[in-house]
Amino acid sequence: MQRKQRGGNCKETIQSSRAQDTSTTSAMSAAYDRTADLRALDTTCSGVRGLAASGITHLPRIFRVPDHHHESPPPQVFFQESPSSPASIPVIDLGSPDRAAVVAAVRRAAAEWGFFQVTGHGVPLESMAAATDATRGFHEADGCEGSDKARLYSRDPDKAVKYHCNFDLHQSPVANWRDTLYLRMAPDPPDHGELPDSCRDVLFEYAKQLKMLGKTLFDLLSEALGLKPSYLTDIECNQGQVIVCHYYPPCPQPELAIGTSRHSDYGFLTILLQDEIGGLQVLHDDRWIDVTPTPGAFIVNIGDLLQLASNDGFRSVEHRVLAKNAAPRVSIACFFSTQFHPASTRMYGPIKELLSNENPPLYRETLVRDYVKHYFSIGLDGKTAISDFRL
Ligand SMILES: O=C(O)CCC(=O)C(=O)O
Ligand SMILES: [Fe+2]
Repeated sequence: MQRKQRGGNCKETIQSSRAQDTSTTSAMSAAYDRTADLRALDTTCSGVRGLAASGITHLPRIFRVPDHHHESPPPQVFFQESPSSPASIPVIDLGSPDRAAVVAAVRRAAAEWGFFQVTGHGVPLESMAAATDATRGFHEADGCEGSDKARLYSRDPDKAVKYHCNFDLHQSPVANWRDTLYLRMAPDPPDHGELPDSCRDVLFEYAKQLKMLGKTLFDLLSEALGLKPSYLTDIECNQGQVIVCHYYPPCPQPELAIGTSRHSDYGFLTILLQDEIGGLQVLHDDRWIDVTPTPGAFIVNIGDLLQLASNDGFRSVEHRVLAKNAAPRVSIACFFSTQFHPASTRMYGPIKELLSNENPPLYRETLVRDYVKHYFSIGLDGKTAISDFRL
């Protein structure tokens, strides 16, 4: 996409965005040029953070969640808890010497929740804190000409390192109140020089640590399926690694916006680090359950492709992030998948060793890239791409 003003006049564009914001608020039903508003936001190369920092007091219309998005599940679910429905996802101590108990806990959590937190994971706290700080630092820098943000601002699928406000800004019906630094770290790591100076070493180290944790988790998940520990690694579920460093600025009207729309993750597995602000919710028994930040823990969730490979033994569960008018929130998601090798001909379907007369295959086989293409053609919006692969 041509952007003549790329990062050139942040203030001017943000000011015009503010003017637009005021006028759209006073005439909410008037037609507006959504495409122009989206382009104007892109032109700033400063994302949602730039808007928030400019001091807007009303949510620009591109971020307004249509009413029906708030309706399912009903809002009162935030406040209803019953004794039979625990209020948070399981926490598993990977450092426990009782491996059989850890495998059993992983099996239960992956089957019932699709989400769990892990402690005792071996990733140094310093590496976690440094990655969070580097993410915050990157996003809080401005996006004017010559900045890393202006250099990296892109949605080009071929780029391994990029920064943008919503990967699907121009497709999705509602813009999310979130900016993202995207890094494709494996199997072909980017040149060191592509990463911003301020986060290069920290994020390469973080990616290395998370790759090791990913291997530990894939071993446990294989065992939880009754397979040899290396099974999921052998079929290359963790060959590709993408790290997305999200930033959720304070939102002037959080009740009208969403930080991240409801979705399930497309890959095999996600390891998520969130700071202390909160806002992540998981759909469980038709209720949105808060994932309360646990210092030092990672959140782990099953992706669509592992639900497919496990033939529904594990669940890929929808989740979302609420917008807040609090301190900015930082999270870092690490996705494991394999679609990054365009030449890969490996087909994924329900793992043969798991199938029997009692457990017939529920999904058709697919190339990962075909699945991912389908997933992105639908976009984040509460629709589950995986159901289209059911037999
Ligand atoms: O920011 C978060 O906590 C969740 C982000 C997420 O769901 C994703 O990147 O897929
Ligand atoms: Fe996600």
